[in-house]
Amino acid sequence: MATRIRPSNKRCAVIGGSGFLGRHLVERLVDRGYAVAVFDIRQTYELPGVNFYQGDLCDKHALLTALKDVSIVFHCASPAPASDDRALFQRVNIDGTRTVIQACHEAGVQKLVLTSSASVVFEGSDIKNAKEDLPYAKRPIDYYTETKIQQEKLVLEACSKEMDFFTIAIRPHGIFGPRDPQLVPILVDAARRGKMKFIIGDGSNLVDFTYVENVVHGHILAAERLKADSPLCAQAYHITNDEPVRFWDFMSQILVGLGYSAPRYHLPYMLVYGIALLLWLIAFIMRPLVQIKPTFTPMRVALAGTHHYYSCARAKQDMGYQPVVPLKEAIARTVESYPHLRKGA
Ligand SMILES: NC(=O)c1ccc[n+]([C@@H]2O[C@H](COP(=O)([O-])OP(=O)(O)OC[C@H]3O[C@@H](n4cnc5c(N)ncnc54)[C@H](O)[C@@H]3O)[C@@H](O)[C@H]2O)c1
Ligand SMILES: CC(C)CCC[C@@H](C)[C@H]1CC[C@H]2C3=C(CC[C@]12C)[C@@]1(C)CC[C@H](O)[C@@H](C(=O)O)[C@@H]1CC3
Repeated sequence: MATRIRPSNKRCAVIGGSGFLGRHLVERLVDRGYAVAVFDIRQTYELPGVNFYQGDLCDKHALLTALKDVSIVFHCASPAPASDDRALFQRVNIDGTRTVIQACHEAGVQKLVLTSSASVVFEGSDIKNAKEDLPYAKRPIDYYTETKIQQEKLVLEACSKEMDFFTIAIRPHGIFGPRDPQLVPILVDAARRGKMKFIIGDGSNLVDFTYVENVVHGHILAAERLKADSPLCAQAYHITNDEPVRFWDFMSQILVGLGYSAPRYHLPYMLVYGIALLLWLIAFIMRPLVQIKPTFTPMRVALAGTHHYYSCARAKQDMGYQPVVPLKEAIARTVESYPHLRKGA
């Protein structure tokens, strides 16, 4: 019988490696001596020790070229949540993830680490210190969440000792840090248009915001500890900063750090949520004629006005996870990294 030659366990691929999280992950993997293949629909940078493969993850043949001799695959590609495009989410997050799993089998990959999201259990109501055994959202709040649930199920179900193929899902929440294209830029854009004067609700809701380097640390620990008979197989893990913070205090610290005023006036949560739903409906109806992108989407309002923080005790116990950058330091580094978004810049 022919012996299957095992790829080096220092060879990995990052699908979505040109994105915010993906690039931070690639940089840290290179620091740790991994040879990295980046697979993405776009190339946004160059780095010694990294090979880029430009392609769509729904294209198995393109993927197979990038996965040659790779033992670990990190899958952190997804359409942006704000795109709100059902067909795109279905194609990339569900059909595409099936293709990724198939390509991993054909290429002899041993480990697949999926970047899922803590939002897979979020339905718009309070979540306080939830563990991973909370059921998936029955009524997901948007297409992004709906397809992240399906994607996570597909990856965890693919874990197979017989096939020598091990899978795990990392569920980060509210990732922020240098080069993030979402949180800080959207916040600053809203502030520049005078829309950040208001606090939605009473402002006491606690939330997890997780510094990108902590999320990267969780991914690498997961990949290195995942093996046959380890408790990590086919499991999902929350990775957070382990320092829940008031949503509006966090936003205020970023805004004030960049020279803008902190929100001050309170608006009732249900009123703002109702308006956001109405705007979403209008945008939906008008879509064939004109693209409207409301700042206050129902998802954003729900995230801004409810508690949503998660326990990372399981990651601490099973993989020895501890956040490496505390929240205060993380906010300072983030503010520092956006000189072009400072007031008056
Ligand atoms: N940003 C957050 O707060 C957050 C929180 C929890 C989970 N996540 C998850 O983390 C992952 C990374 O998110 P991010 O914030 O870095 O997003 P990002 O948009 O910066 O990166 C995603 C990358 O995926 C690539 N991509 C999209 N469709 C592709 C396709 N069909 N084929 C190949 N590449 C494709 C994009 O080009 C991009 O480079 C996503 O899976 C997201 O669901 C993000
Ligand atoms: C206009 C204001 C009310 C809010 C401005 C800031 C928001 C743009 C961010 C605050 C919380 C962020 C967040 C996400 C996107 C950007 C915010 C809404 C996610 C929905 C992105 C996708 C991730 O999977 C979610 C997760 O589970 O971590 C994020 C949750 C927080």
